[in-house]
Amino acid sequence: MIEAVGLTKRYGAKTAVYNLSFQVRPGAVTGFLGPNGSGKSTTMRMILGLDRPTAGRVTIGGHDFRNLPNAPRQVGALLDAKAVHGGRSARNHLLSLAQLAGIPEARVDEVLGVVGLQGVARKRSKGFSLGMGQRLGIAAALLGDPQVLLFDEPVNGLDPEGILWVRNLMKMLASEGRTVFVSSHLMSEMALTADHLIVIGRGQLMADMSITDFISANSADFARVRVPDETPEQREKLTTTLTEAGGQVMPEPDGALRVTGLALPRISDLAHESDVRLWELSPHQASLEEAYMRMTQGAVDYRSTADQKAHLQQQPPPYAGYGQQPGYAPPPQQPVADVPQQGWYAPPPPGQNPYAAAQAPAAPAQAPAPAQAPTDAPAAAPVAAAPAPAAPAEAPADLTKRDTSEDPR
Ligand SMILES: Nc1ncnc2c1ncn2[C@@H]1O[C@H](COP(=O)(O)OP(=O)(O)OP(=O)(O)O)[C@@H](O)[C@H]1O
Repeated sequence: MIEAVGLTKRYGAKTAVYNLSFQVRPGAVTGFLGPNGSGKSTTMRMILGLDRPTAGRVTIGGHDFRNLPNAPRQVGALLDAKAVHGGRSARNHLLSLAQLAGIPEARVDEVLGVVGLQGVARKRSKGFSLGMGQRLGIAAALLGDPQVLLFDEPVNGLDPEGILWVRNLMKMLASEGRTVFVSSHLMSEMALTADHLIVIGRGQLMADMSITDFISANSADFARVRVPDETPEQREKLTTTLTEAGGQVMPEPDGALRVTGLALPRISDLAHESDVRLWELSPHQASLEEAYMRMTQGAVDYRSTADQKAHLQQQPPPYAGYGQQPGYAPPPQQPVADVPQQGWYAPPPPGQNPYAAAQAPAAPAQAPAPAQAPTDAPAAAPVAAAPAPAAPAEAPADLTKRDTSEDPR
């Protein structure tokens, strides 16, 4: 089991992770979700002893990673699939990791088979596609046959078949009783893969619950109502009637109305009483993706100026819930800002976005972090935490010109 208690990480004035407490249990796939820059990788690095917490603690099986006996056999991780010596073949890359960790050579061929790279085992990895690189990173994580596995965005760059493969692999590893912690941006993928979810925004815990609870707490029902296209005045009339009856009415991009707070028969009756003809009255459920986006949109640091959703905001009614943790509060050093709320793509949820209740912290004053090493980073990364040796200083491979030459070693 992985356990974080009050985990906090600051890089200078930037709070990357704030007071995070959670447990990742064995026998389940736990999805770790959050927008860009929300602190997922920082948290994973702290779990693996690659970053030292500013405050709090994180343990694996009750031990700090650095004190874990025989760490490479207990913990495997894929943090950065590109962190591979491109001049080495896939097999030699894995072999060097195996030798450092005292893992027999036969296991190298075994994991190459598991990830489907046997056919290119002797090719230099710098010619690998993104997906092949991901598979190699996953092979490295599996090398020590560990009980605890961390994957930072393992489906990045994979094609649909690869995504399905990763999904099934994660599930299989969990069904063997292992602890599987997977970060992703893709709520839709996590909905299919994970049993449990930990959602963070701006470094803080926003949800820690089973996927089933997340779905029932966050997928709001709504009705789609449509009047004949050539009667905009009827649409206006119906909007007024439904709103006066206590419904919340939102325009959809295609001209339909999205109605919450009123049952379908009631909408039908109200339309009939107002003499408004309907072309459509249908029940819908907001997707989990929408619920996730709604939950985290107040915690999004980087948003395109062309993102029309940012302009379609509407203050929702105050409410509490939405799976946020008790005691949630924005980091004290971050200023208050207006919180982007209702977009046309997100219906009013049954609970409340914690950022709405607490008034979310604004986008950070500082620019996104430069790719610099933290001052308190350990001098040398433990072998199991670093799924691959440091990348060479050379420029990344041009994937359009794939070098599939063989590594003679
Ligand atoms: N070494 C560092 N020095 C300074 N700031 C950092 C460092 N590492 C991360 N940060 C900052 O901490 C915050 C969290 O970053 P992190 O990479 O953990 O987020 P993330 O959720 O993994 O993002 P993404 O989904 O984009 O990979 C970001 O604002 C980032 O800029």
